[in-house]
Amino acid sequence: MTDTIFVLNGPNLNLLGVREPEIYGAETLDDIASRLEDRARPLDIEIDMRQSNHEGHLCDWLHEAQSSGAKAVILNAGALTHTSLALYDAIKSIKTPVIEVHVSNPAGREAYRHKSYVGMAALGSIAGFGAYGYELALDAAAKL
Ligand SMILES: O=C1C[C@@](O)(C(=O)O)C[C@@H](O)[C@@H]1O
Repeated sequence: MTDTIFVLNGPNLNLLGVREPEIYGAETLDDIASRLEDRARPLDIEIDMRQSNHEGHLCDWLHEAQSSGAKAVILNAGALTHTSLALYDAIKSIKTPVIEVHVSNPAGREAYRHKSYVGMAALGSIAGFGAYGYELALDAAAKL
C-alpha cells in the first residue's frame, strides 16, 4: 500500500527562491516538491505538498493528515513556528507524527526565532541544511 506524507508549508514559503535568497537559497517550493517526489517514488510514498499563508489552513491540514491516514507530516510553518499556539495544539491533537523543517537555522538567527511552538510539539526537527532539509525529513519520515 502506498503511504502518503503531507508536506505543509506556511506563510511566505510560496516565495522561496525569490525571498531573501542569501538566507533561504535559490530553490523554489516547486523544485523542492519535484525532488521530494523523485525521492519518494522508489519508497512507494506519495507526497502531498501544500502551502498556505493562513494559520487555519495549516491547522485544518494537520487534522486532515490524521483523518486521511497519512503516514507523517513534514511541516515548515514559517514565522508561525515562533508564534502559533494553535499549531502547537493542532500537532498535539493528532497522533500522526510531525517533523519540523526549516531551510535556515532559526536557532542561529534573531532571538525572536529561537522559540518554536512547532518544535515543542513535533517528533523531531531539522534545520539549517537549506532545501535539502526537506529530503532529510522525508528519509526520517519513511523510516517511521
Ligand atoms: O519563514 C521563515 C522560514 C523558516 O521557517 C525557514 O524555513 O528557515 C524560518 C522562519 O524563522 C521564517 O519565519
